[in-house]
Amino acid sequence: MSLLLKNNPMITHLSLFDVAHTPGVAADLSHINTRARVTGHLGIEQLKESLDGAEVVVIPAGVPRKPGMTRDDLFNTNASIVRDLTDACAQTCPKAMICIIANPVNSTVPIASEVFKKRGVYDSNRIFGVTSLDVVRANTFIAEAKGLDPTQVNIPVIGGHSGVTIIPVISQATPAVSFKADELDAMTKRIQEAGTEVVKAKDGAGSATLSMAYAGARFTNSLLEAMKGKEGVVECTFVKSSETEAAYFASPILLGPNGIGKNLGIGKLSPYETELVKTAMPELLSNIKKGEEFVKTS
Ligand SMILES: NC(=O)C1=CN([C@@H]2O[C@H](COP(=O)(O)OP(=O)(O)OC[C@H]3O[C@@H](n4cnc5c(N)ncnc54)[C@H](O)[C@@H]3O)[C@@H](O)[C@H]2O)C=CC1
Ligand SMILES: O=C([O-])CC(=O)C(=O)O
Repeated sequence: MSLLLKNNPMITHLSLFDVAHTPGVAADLSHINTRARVTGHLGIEQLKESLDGAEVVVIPAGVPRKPGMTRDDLFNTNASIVRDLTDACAQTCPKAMICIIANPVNSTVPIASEVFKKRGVYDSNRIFGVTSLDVVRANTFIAEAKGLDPTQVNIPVIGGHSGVTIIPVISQATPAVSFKADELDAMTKRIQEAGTEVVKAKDGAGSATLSMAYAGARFTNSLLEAMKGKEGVVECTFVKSSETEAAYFASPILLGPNGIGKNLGIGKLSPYETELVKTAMPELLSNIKKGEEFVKTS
């Protein structure tokens, strides 16, 4: 996965973990008028030196799924990767915005948060799970179904980032769209299972990469713009939340110079969407607890 950030004048100081497997990217980043760095598998001291003073850290490091795996099956490998990378961040760039792509996002965001707490530098406004790909998919699929321009469609996607925890709020679509009950259910399931569809299609060669690069760039650019003072920048992202009983929950977030400006909340849900939230809760709560326990006991 690479983040398509070439020649982006918004970027002043960005660290990307391990995009070295995409050779073009290192070259691309070198053109940016920034101190952007690309870090691979660095020793901890080199890693800390590389992160020193970073304002935004994007973490796509970790293994992707193979067919038949759930995102939670990645926990054993990716939990320690995210713990160690975020620990280096907590020590060297505690004020940085931490944007976590590595799966399972429902657990890796709590992991990052617990690591920052352990180091005494936690700011819940600065840690984000990147769930923009769910929004990109929802916009695309619904635009396709309704003959609309996907760039003009916005579907908030709330909850988490795995299967039933992905909750497209189609009742709040812009522009408004309507589906028959069975079509709505099929569309919702397609959005929830879209990552799995890609994993199956790639048949062992990994998960979504180009679309994630697009979604990661979208989120990072939005955050950078908001950090520079642009007003009205809103993205759905998985953050610390009091919207539901889950301690972390994705919802539309107004971004600002210090990360989360305001949580815009989940709004009024249809009865169908309210059921989706109920269905999501056991998996979400369990994923969050697993991440938190992992740091507390390691
Ligand atoms: N949040 C989302 O919507 C999405 C998340 N993902 C997740 O992103 C992660 C990466 O996926 P891909 O880029 O497709 O996998 P990939 O296998 O192409 O790349 C992963 C990279 O992580 C590196 N890595 C492994 N351990 C590391 C460490 N300790 N420090 C630094 N780098 C390390 C590997 O060398 C490799 O270059 C996976 O966990 C995947 O599930 C993927 C797509 C969407
Ligand atoms: O499905 C996966 O493993 C990767 C991912 O999170 C997505 O594509 O949404």
